[in-house]
Amino acid sequence: MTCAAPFSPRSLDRGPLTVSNVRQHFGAVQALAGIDFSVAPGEVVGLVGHNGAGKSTLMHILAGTLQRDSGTLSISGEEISGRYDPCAANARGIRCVFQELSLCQNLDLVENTRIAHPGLRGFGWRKRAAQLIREQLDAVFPGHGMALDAVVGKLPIGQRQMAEIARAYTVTSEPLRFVILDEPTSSLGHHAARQALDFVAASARRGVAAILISHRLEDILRICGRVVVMVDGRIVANRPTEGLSRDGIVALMGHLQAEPRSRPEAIRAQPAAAPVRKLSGADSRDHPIEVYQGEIVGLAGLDGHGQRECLRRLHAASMKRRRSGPPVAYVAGDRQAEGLFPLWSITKNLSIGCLKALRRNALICAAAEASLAREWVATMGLKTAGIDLPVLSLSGGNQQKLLFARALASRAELVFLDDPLRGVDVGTKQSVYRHIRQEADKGRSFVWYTSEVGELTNCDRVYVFREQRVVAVLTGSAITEASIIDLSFRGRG
Ligand SMILES: Nc1ncnc2c1ncn2[C@@H]1O[C@H](COP(=O)(O)OP(=O)(O)OP(=O)(O)O)[C@@H](O)[C@H]1O
Repeated sequence: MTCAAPFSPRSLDRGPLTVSNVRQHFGAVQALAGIDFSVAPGEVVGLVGHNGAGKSTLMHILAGTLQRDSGTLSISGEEISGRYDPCAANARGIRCVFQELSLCQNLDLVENTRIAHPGLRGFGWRKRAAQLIREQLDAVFPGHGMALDAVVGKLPIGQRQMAEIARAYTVTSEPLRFVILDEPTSSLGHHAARQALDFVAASARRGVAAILISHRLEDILRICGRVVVMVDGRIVANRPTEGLSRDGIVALMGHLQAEPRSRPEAIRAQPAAAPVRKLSGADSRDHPIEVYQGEIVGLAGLDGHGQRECLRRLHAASMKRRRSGPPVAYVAGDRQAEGLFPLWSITKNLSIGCLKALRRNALICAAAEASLAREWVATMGLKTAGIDLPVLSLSGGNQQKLLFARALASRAELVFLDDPLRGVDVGTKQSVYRHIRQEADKGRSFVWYTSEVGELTNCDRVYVFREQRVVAVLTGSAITEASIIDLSFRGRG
C-alpha cells in the first residue's frame, strides 16, 4: 500500500478527531445522512445503534478504509482535503480494530505485526516484531498463553480478536492517538473482555482516545464517558453516560424496549423420554451431555475451558450419525470463516440450508426460493435494500441474523449455536431469544455456546465447564448469571 501524501507526525497538535456533515451512500442505501461527530484526546466515546445504523461505515471513513461521499474530516486541527487512506490515518495516530478482523489469515502474529509497522524491516525484524506484539499481548491480556508463531487462520476467533486489539495498540514510528474499536469484545469471554476494556480505559487516561462500538451496552457504561446513539444513518443522541442505565441507552436507540427475561421454572424435558442426543466423552471425566427434545441446553464456563470444543464434538458426532439421528443445523459465530458464502446473494446464502424443500422435480424453484428469502428477511428484520444483493452488503449484525434464519428455515430438529448472536443488536437479540423458545416449544432442541453469560439464562439446562470438565449442571430457575460465573471460577464449590 502506498501513502497518499508524505506527512510528518511532529506537525500535529493534539486536537480532536472531528467529522462534519458526512454522508455516505451505497447505491440506493443511505448509510450516513449527515453526521457530525467528534472525539477529544483521552476521551472514550461509545457509539451504539441498531444493526445497519451506520456505525461501521462511519468507522471505515475515520480509518481511511472508505472514501466519504461528502463532508469534512479534521484530525488534530488539520483539515483533510486530499485523498485519505489507512496509511494517512495511521500516520496521524488513528488505528482500528475491525469487526470482521483484519489480520492476514495465512501469516502468523509476528508477520501480521510487521505488516502494521513498515518500519520493522531489515536484519532482525522478526525478533523486534515478536517482542512488540508479545509485550502488547502481555499488557492487554496478562496470561493469554497465545503462540506467536501460530498461523492466524488456525486460531479460534476469540484469540484472533485479542491479537487484533493488542496489535492496534503497538507503537513504533507512528504516533498513537485515536483507536476505533468496532465490536472488540464480541467474541471474547467475560474475563478477556474485562481485560480489554480495562486496558482501553487505562490507555485513555494516558491520552489515547477510543471510540467503542458495541452492542454490549454494559461495556459502554463501564468505560465510556459519553455515548453517541445512531439510528438509520443519523445521530439521535449524544450525552454523558453518567446517570444513564442500560435500559436508558436502549430507549435512546428508539422503539426497542429491554424486556424482562422469562425464566423457565423447571427443566422442560420429559424425564421418561430418551434424549435426542447423548454424548459421552464430552469432557475429560466422561460426563455425558444429554439433550432432550424441545430443550435448550447451554454450555458455560470461562474462555477456553472446553465448552466450545464440546459443542463442536457434539455437532461432529451428530453429523456422523445424521442418517439415523435427527436432522442437524449449525449456526456459526465465526461467520467469515464458517458461515457465509461471501460471493453469493442474500437469497442463496439463506436457501442453501433447505434446498430439498425448494426442489421441484430436479430443479430449485426460483419463486419458492425468493419467497422463502422474503419471509425470513421480514421475520428476522434484516435491513437490506434487496434479497438479490450480495450478502456482504449486509452489516455485520445482519449477516449474523441471516445465518440464524438459515438454521431456523431448515428442517433441523437439533440446532447447534456457536456464539450465534455476535454483533447482533439488543432489540434483535430479544426477538431471537423468543424465536428459539418458540421453536423449542414446537419440539426443536438447541445446544448453545455463547461468550455472553447472560444469554444462558434463556436455557432449560446449563452445563458449566471448568478445566475441560463439567463441574455443575444447572436447571430451571437455578440458572442465573451470578451462579454461572461463580461456578465457572470456583468449580463445584
Ligand atoms: N459495501 C456495502 N454495499 C452496500 N450496502 C452497504 C455496504 N456496507 C454497508 N452497507 C449498508 O449500509 C448500512 C449501514 O451499515 P453498517 O455496516 O455501517 O451498519 P452498522 O451500524 O455497523 O451495523 P452492525 O451493528 O450490524 O455492524 C446498512 O444498511 C448496510 O446494509
